[in-house]
Amino acid sequence: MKLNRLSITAFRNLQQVEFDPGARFNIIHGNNAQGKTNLLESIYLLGTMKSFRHARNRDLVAWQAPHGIIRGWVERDGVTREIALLLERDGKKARIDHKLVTRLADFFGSLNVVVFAPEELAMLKGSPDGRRRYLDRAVFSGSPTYILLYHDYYRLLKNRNALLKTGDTTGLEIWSEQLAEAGARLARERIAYLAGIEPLLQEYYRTIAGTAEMVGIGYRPHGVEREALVADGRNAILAGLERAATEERRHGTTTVGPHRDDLEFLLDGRLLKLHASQGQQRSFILALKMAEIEYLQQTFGAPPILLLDDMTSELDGERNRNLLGFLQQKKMQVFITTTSLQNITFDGMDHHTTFRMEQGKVLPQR
Ligand SMILES: Nc1ncnc2c1ncn2[C@@H]1O[C@H](COP(=O)(O)OP(=O)(O)OP(=O)(O)O)[C@@H](O)[C@H]1O
Repeated sequence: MKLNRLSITAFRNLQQVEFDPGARFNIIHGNNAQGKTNLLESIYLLGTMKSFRHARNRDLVAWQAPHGIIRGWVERDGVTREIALLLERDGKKARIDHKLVTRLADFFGSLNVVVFAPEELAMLKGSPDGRRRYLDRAVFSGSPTYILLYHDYYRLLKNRNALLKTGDTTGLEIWSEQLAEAGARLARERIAYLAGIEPLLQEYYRTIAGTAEMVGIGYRPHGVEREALVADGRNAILAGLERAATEERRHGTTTVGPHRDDLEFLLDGRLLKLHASQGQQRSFILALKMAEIEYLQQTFGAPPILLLDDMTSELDGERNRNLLGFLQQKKMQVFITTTSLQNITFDGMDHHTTFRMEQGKVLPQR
């Protein structure tokens, strides 16, 4: 899978960009706030319709502009498709090969893209919502219909919370049942994804760290026993909601369900965030990313495009070499942003193209 051309109008500070990337490593360097991350974000949007920065639609359109447009020409197995995204302040519209996409699920899979950004290192130690966001993004990239389950669950949650807030909970049971049903489906997909990547994570971790330490990744439901959730998700969540009834009514919000669940990262059975060194944490996140890429390749039969936002300065020389070796072997198209070319280890790359980003313009390297 390869992005051959990208054309952007009025997306953030990228007023007009025509970008012809190379087939392998693309290095985009420039000072802070020139638009490097915006460029990666535009590619991510083309693949997922979502921003990896958790941004709202109105943040994406360039200030003063009525709307923005991102167009990409993506080649796979010799066939090129044009993906176009119209960004408006209150929504997005997509076209594939000039045809309006009406069903969300039809959009996904044309461009598989994975992002690796410093926030993911922070996620290891940060709050559960960062880990949930990570997990949802990862599950969704391998299973495009997950987005429908996700929207379904969050719509029900919103309605149930609205009812709890009124203080009059007549009819709450119906919402609880539907929420438990949708929540169980969501949790099942998340758990299945984790089971799929765990062996890959272990394999890559062993290679990177060069040790026999055992890494793991677990799903930690909130207010529900994991075993019960796996055995009978719907009833486990319903029972959890019942147990939390008094608390829920007091706070006027739903306190049990996948929107509160967390992930735990383990090293030899102990919580990584409490017991691992900085180096072990970096190796873990790198292995996790490689596992995600490998999993996507196995799922779709082609490796995704990788967006590396300023990661080379986060990883040391050895881990950078490990990552490059992996990408090299997969023959992936990669986009790397950096503030300094000195951070880049060029000798691990078979073919690279360098660009300079200046005030929202992508310029060829002189
Ligand atoms: N909607 C918008 N319209 C216009 N400009 C915007 C919009 N949103 C963000 N910007 C501008 O985009 C610039 C930030 O670009 P970006 O985050 O891509 O920086 P960067 O080159 O990745 O820098 P760094 O190395 O600091 O991460 C800022 O100058 C910001 O003001």
